[in-house]
Parts: sequence; structure tokens; C-alpha cells
Amino acid sequence: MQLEIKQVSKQYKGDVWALREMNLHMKKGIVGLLGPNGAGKSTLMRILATISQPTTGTINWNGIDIRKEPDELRQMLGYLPQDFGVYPHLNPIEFLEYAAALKGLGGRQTKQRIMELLELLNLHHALKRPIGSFSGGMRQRIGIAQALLNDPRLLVIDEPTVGLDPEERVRFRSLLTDLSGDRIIVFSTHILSDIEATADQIAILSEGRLLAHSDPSSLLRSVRGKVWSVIIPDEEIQNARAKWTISGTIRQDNGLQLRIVSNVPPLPEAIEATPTLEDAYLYIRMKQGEA
Ligand SMILES: Nc1ncnc2c1ncn2[C@@H]1O[C@H](COP(=O)(O)OP(=O)(O)OP(=O)(O)O)[C@@H](O)[C@H]1O
Repeated sequence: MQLEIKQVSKQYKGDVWALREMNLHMKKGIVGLLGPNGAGKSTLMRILATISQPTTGTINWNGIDIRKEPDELRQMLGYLPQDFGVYPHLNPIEFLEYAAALKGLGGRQTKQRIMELLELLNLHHALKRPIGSFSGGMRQRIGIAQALLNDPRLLVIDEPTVGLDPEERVRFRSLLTDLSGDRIIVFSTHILSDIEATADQIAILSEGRLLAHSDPSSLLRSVRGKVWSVIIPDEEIQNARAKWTISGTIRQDNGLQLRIVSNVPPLPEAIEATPTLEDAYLYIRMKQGEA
């Protein structure tokens, strides 16, 4: 099972290039797409979901070009868009039956699948409630349920944690892990902690370009020896911000303790610190800025 994105660019009206010559090879597992607002994540996801087409480049699903044969992927695809709308008066069963009908699914097997999904997503206690009364987390789980109706091999989820409270976020992460198995799950976020614990692969996007694609431990390795801890007097913080890439600040009795991402020690007394993925992300963005 593989999804290959080859030299994909996407131009919108007004000469906006949302994606630029993107190459990305995905295999079974959870792929986290990380990037700031406007990086091109939703554009890429819409293309993967065959809703939008690249301006140039190709996408192959198990070797088949999805522009030429979109149905090859569509029947194996589950997609949860960012702006997923529900019918607030329907209860979960009614809504999922409706979503199944739109996908051309029906019959007793589908009814059974709906009940299994409601159980899996921990919504079985709310079968009679209208979706309009659901919390953000419950609505999102309904969105995931509709994406899973056809037991997809490729599950594409756009910014699934937006609007979730911290508890719901944690639950969502463990749900992703439960769902991973014999499929590719691609999900986008601009929040690093969503990815840290779950993703097998991290792809970092910025301004339509792929800045990095690797597993979390290689990303961490790439920034080893480039993260420093220093203490500076309070009044020097503005100066420090202008000079260095700072990934953290902690107030101490003797001043401000800074975490700095830098190729060389920022000050002679700087002490090397253990990198986090946040440091790696900042380092990659910093290198992009220098390029
Ligand atoms: N339909 C459109 N027409 C014109 N420009 C668009 C359109 N959709 C997106 N863009 C632009 O393309 C770029 C990438 O947008 P995209 O929504 O893919 O980014 P994103 O990483 O998903 O950001 P966000 O997290 O804000 O959704 C942005 O500059 C955006 O303004």
C-alpha cells in the first residue's frame, strides 16, 4: 500500500501557489502534516481526497494515477474535511445512514458497520440524541465515523483537533493509534503535540513546500547539538529575540532561562540541551529562512 505524490504544484487564481513541486512518498502508518496557516496542508488533502486537481504533477495510489482513475482511490478513501458540516436534527444513526447512502453503501452490512463504528468511537451512549447537541469532540468523532464507513485504506483528516478541549485532544490521539493498522492515515495540524505522540512519519510544510519528511526520532537527531540553554538578564530579552531562535523561556531567580536553537553556542557559557520536536521544527524553519 503506497501513495506517491510526485512534483505536485497547485496554483489558485490570482497567482497563488499553494503547493510547489511537492514530492512525498507515504506508506502504511500515521503521517502527520505539520505547518503554519497557509502552508498548503488543506490544499494537499483536498487533492488526495480527489476533490481538487493539481495544476502539475501526479499522484499515484498503489501505482495508479488518481487523475486518470480516481475511482481506484475513491472506493478506498475516507475523508474528513476541515469544514465538516452535520445535520443538527439527525441522530448519529440517521446521519451515518445518510452519509452511507451518499457513498453508495447500504443494506444490512452497512447498518451493522454503523453500529460497530458508533461503539468504536464511543458514541453508542448517544444514539438517540440530535447531533446538534453534541460537544466538539463528539461531532468530530461522528466525522471520523462517516470517513470510516467504507473501512478505507487511506484516511485523510484535515485539522482534526481544531476546537477540541485538551481532554478531547488526548482521546483523539489514542483513537488515531487504534485506527492505524493496515492503512495510511494522513492528518494535518499546526499543533506539534498532536503529532509528537502519534505520527510514524512527520512531513513539515511551509509556503507550499515540503521542508522535511522523516520519522520523529530522525527529526530529533537532526537537531542534536543545536539546542542550548542560557540565562540572561530580564532586560536583554528583546535583544535576544532579535538575535536568536528561541524555543522556550523560563523565569529563574537569576534571570530568564532561554532555550535557543542555533548551529553554534549562542554564548560561551551556553549549555547543550536535549532536543524536542519543537526545537527540530524551529530549526527546520530557521534553515528555510536562511535559504
Ligand atoms: N480556493 C482558493 N483560492 C485562492 N487561494 C486559496 C484557495 N484555497 C487556499 N488558498 C491559498 O493557498 C494557500 C494555502 O492554503 P491552504 O488552505 O492549503 O493552507 P493550510 O496549510 O491548510 O492553512 P490553514 O491551516 O489556514 O487551513 C494560502 O495562501 C491560501 O490563502
